[in-house]
Amino acid sequence: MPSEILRLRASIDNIDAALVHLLAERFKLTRQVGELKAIGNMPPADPSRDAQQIERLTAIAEASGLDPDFAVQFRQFIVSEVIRRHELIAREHAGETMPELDTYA
Ligand SMILES: C=C(O[C@@H]1C=C(C(=O)O)C=C[C@H]1O)C(=O)O
Repeated sequence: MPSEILRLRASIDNIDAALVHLLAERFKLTRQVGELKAIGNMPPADPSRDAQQIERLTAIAEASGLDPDFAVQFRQFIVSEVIRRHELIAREHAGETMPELDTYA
């Protein structure tokens, strides 16, 4: 393998590691948001927040030379998983707070 490709791959590996670390931190934060939403009986998805983020990320992608459609799809991939997890948290929370059912309920 040419040394130039190996050199480039070393930086690509560093960036991939950073992306995984960033995603791990992001999911820690969104889990906390999910717990707060469950406690406050708020729905997992927030369409107005979604619209703000899409507008903001589109502008950032355009300014930085990334395909904005890709940026929006990438965000949607992540947020879909966040919402799936929020739904699980909400179900867990609802189960915890439900009254005990008797044998005949
Ligand atoms: C995390 C939240 O919940 C959902 C997930 C979002 C995200 O991962 O960025 C944004 C909005 C919501 O659809 C939130 O409302 O902040």
